[in-house]
Amino acid sequence: MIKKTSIYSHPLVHRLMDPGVEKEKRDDDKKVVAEIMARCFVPSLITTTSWEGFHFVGHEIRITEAMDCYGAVVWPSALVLCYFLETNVKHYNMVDKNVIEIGAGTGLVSIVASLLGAHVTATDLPELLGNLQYNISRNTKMKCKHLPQVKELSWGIALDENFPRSSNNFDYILAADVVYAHPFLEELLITFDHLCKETTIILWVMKFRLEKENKFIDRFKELFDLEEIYNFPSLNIKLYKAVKKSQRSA
Ligand SMILES: C[S@@+](CC[C@H](N)C(=O)[O-])C[C@H]1O[C@@H](n2cnc3c(N)ncnc32)[C@H](O)[C@@H]1O
Repeated sequence: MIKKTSIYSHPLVHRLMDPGVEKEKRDDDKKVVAEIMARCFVPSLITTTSWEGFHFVGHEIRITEAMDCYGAVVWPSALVLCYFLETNVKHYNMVDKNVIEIGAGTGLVSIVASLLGAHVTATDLPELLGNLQYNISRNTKMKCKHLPQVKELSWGIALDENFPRSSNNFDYILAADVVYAHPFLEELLITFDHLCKETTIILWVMKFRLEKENKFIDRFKELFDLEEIYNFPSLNIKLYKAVKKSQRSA
């Protein structure tokens, strides 16, 4: 038995919504946000394992969560990115594309990109990889054209050894909610830069919480051309597309 939830009853969204946003702005994005959250369900029976369910790309995806760290729950930015990938296949076709996700957390975005046909490498800190691998295997085995890989990527650390520039050939870099009050923002920027080639497209969903985030955007714009694609004022979430500044305009 499953129970559908609305976005506004989703505990994470409820916690993160900004009460200061004007009603008109909230109403503008309410429809899309409601569509996104209609993809979520939770077990109606209390079970020993904690998981959340999602419907994307015609599949039921079950994500096991652990409440003990940032990467162990699905954040609303991840839902926004999954929805975007699923509903924009014409412009952002994932079939046979080389995709890397940074800060993959529970793996939902990587799973959706894999179900859409991409060749995915899902990355995060070492302590997250067990749960990430579990969710990815459980939801992609026998369902995907290319079996996704799970790999450690601690921002700014051993990039040349683990992801040599010469062999990086990513069509897309995906990132959901990787900018917040952590001390590795400069390392995050270095990582984006390291993984990104001239032809790579970054699809990045950002939840704005503090002034720090605006500063990061300014730093990011020094290296990348940034385009806002989606804006959900009621959630303080924006989806960006970015490409590396060409040598001439840098
Ligand atoms: C807010 S969570 C978002 C998780 C997932 N993308 C989502 O939206 O559900 C931030 C993610 O960044 C990862 N992270 C934080 N600091 C990191 C670092 N220094 N190197 C690599 N990943 C890091 C966390 O482990 C976590 O998975």
